[in-house]
Amino acid sequence: MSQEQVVDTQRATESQCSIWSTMESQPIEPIVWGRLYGKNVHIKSLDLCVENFTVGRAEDNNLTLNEGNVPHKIWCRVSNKHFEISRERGDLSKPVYIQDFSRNGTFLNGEIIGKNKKRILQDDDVISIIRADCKAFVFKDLGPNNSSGIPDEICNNYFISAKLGSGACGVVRLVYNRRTCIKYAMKQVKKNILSECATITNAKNSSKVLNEALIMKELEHPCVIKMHDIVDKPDSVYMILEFMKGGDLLTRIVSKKRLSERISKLFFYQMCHAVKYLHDKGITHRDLKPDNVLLDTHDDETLLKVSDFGLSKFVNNDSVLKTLCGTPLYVAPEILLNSGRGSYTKKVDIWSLGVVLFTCLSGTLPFSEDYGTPVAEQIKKGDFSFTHSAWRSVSQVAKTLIMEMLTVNYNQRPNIDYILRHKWLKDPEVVRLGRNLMKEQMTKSAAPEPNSDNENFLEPPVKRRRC
Ligand SMILES: Nc1ncnc2c1ncn2[C@@H]1O[C@H](COP(=O)(O)OP(=O)(O)OP(=O)(O)O)[C@@H](O)[C@H]1O
Repeated sequence: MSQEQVVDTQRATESQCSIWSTMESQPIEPIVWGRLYGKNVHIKSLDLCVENFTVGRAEDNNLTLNEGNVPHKIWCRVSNKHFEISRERGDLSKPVYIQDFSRNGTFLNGEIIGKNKKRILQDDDVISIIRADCKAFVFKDLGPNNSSGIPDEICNNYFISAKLGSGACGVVRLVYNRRTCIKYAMKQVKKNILSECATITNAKNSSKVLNEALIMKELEHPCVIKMHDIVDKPDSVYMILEFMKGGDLLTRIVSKKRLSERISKLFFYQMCHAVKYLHDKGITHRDLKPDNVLLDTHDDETLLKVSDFGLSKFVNNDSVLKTLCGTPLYVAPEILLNSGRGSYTKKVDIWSLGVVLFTCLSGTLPFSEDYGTPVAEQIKKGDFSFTHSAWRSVSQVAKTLIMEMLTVNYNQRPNIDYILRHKWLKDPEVVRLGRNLMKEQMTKSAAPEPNSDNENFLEPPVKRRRC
């Protein structure tokens, strides 16, 4: 192999990036988001800066494999477009995908990817072509390392991306499964926070938290956030949760000022089904509030899922504990009367659902410091009103339902079965829509995951002689 045949890294990089330098004013430096180092391919290194970097036999690839840079017996079996490496807009917070387009195989760390299938690349991954043992490239990810402090078993299976937000008990990050490329939300709950609260919440220890989390993993309902995985470490519990791209209900209400009666009903219908499912399983949520209701899409008519249940009794994001620090809002009066101690019935969730419905329909809170008296006092007396102008356009039957749900005496407060049978929810159009959203979700969950091994993607390799 002569010196000229070795691809000149510098020249290759310049030509791949020329599209950027043609911009007339203020040429933007392309972001080099990854690098390929040649192994059996005679290439020293190649900077990756275009969004989609293709490799194959054809001349129009970003890297053309020819007899000059790969051994002849391998080259003859290379496809025109063998594989592609891409990073959306070169954005370093996004994962790097490798997609196999070949007939004779692209392999990642010795395992075939499969025609048209994608995987997420990780730093130091080895890409082979034609045969698992024909190592062609080593990939280097030049993006920031978001995985520090996160256990290897998570980083090896998931690409750790941007922070979605943080709550009282830890950080939530967007992660991507490297094999299926599916997005998830990874919630890290720090155990020191759990144990701090444990002293307040009757010494529930972290093994109990894990047990509770394992129960949550078994739950399966279209309106309940699915927990896909849990990793228990000495410092933290990591939960891999279904990712909801539509944001939370609080943000939705704030952005719309308030929700129409129809959309409020659609959302409430789904929340009630989630709560019925949990109650039938003997689980009380205890921390229902719009922040804990996540939406599937940004559309008005969308599926929602209730999140953050079960663990609320262990961690200090529990409204019960917040209540004791001075911000109740969604908490039932019996919890306040017991100063957050003692056990409560499922009726605490009915109260919170009533507050959530009030908030959806009016964009205001039934109980608030702004009303001049301490919130806890308002709640204990069930002191709220429909005086805000927003209520003028809301039906009387909706208001009656709220009044029933916000009954101070929990023995007289209805249960979830009653709510689901309520006249306000007997709206065929909304019920049909809600059922369809849930049904679609159930069909999606039952379908095999993309890129999963139970799809028959392993075509037998074809030996093609082109030379
Ligand atoms: N499964 C998810 N999919 C998408 N975003 C999520 C998911 N879970 C949480 N988030 C987002 O992450 C952020 C933090 O969530 P987290 O549940 O930790 O806190 P919170 O419920 O907002 O507050 P707190 O923990 O104090 O109750 C929120 O903005 C939420 O919208």
